[in-house]
Amino acid sequence: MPDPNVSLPPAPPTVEVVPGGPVSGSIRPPGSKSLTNRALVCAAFADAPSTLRGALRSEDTEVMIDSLAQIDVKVEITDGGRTLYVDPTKRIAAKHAGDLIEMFIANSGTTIRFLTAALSAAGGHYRLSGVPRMHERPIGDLTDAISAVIDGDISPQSDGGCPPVLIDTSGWSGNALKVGGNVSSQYLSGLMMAAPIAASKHQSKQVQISVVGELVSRPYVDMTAKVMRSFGSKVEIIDDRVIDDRVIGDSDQVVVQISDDPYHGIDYAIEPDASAASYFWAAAAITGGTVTVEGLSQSAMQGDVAFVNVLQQMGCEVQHGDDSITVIGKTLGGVDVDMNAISDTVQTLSVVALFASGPTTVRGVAHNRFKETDRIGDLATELRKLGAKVDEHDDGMTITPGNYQPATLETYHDHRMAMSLSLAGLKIPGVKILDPACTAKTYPDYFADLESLIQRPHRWA
Ligand SMILES: O=C(O)C1=C[C@@H](OP(=O)(O)O)[C@@H](O)[C@H](O)C1
Ligand SMILES: C=C(OP(=O)(O)O)C(=O)O
Repeated sequence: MPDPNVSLPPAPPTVEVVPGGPVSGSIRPPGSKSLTNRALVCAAFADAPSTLRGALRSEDTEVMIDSLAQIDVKVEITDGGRTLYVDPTKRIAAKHAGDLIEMFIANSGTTIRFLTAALSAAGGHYRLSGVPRMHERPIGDLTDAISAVIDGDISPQSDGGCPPVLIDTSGWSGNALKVGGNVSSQYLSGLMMAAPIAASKHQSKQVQISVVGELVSRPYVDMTAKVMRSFGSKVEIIDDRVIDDRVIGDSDQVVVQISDDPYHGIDYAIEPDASAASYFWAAAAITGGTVTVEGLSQSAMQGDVAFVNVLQQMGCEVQHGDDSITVIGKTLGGVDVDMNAISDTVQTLSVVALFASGPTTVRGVAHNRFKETDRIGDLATELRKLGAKVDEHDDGMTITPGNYQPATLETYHDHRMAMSLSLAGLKIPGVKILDPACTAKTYPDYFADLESLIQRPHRWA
């Protein structure tokens, strides 16, 4: 046990990854953030305890666990955070008449969107807030969708429909919802996971959720359905507009139907994080190395495993194993790619693109402007500091490789900015990453793990 009277040394202000030879080896990244937070929500509202194995321990999962503790969900953490024993909430209904429960959610989009939906369905009086950037990340499409079916009130407190979110409700009285899907898929995922919680209140056999207009980041919605099914829910996703011979909406509409079955307590295994894996595959691509990521395959639940297809298009060799994916770096060409479905890997790709023989264009990710930072505008600014030519588009960017120079790069409190930009240092001398500790959001040990593959120490500046 660490001595609470001994204070830890302050986090280093910068980290520098120094150029070297090929990056090679095998690695198993920590558990998926997206799967850990989904499994925590389902387990928290299940009819019996669950054990989650291979979980992620990071800021985003800690704020979920701490928030659930406020509604008496007990999570026992063992095995260095990889195993979570979740004793579900028992007194959620009784809490409704009670005091306001405050939840601090830092900058975890999954946590605030999933809990806003789940708590509105369960009933009670809550205020969900976060860091300043969280209060700039839209949630209005979700609260609007909930307002239409709720007994009570729900409202975002910041301009533009952003958190904090105030909820005061006795649950959902309706069972047909409509939600916007062009800013974030997390709204739909949150409503889907809330549906079985709401069902116990409104006695309907089924909840139906229709997406109005475009739906971004689609693989995450399929992931939500799969996790819910593991916990006992019946979920059907219908991509066209005909259900039971009835035309129900616009031709591009996605409709989800969820039965009233409750979540059951289960033993659940979580995949390693595929977005985190992208950095190691990219390191192989950039340096001509060979990196195997263990615990992920083409059939993984996380859409981000498709990042290797983009690397393949750029010229890398990709080997698919039963439980691993290996990337072998080769001479890189530029690509023109729609990354709507795998938007968390745009920053990773942008750094690989610096070392290609021609320009790379990324399209379809206008929603990246609403994440931890503006992941188009701020990313372009930092890539230019390294010497790349970057043309920003509304929904992406074109990166033209240039003559590179040393630079100290801002990370905007964005873990993915720190993790991806550090890869530029594998080839460009003098790349320093400010505030490397921001990787704690999803990957506290990132720099140590990268280090283990490049097999020499990085230098703290
Ligand atoms: O549902 C999820 O687990 C996530 C969905 C994506 O967000 P958007 O749907 O906002 O693109 C992704 O960027 C995020 O890291 C995790
Ligand atoms: C966008 C991200 O996270 P979230 O939306 O869950 O905060 C991310 O991890 O890249």
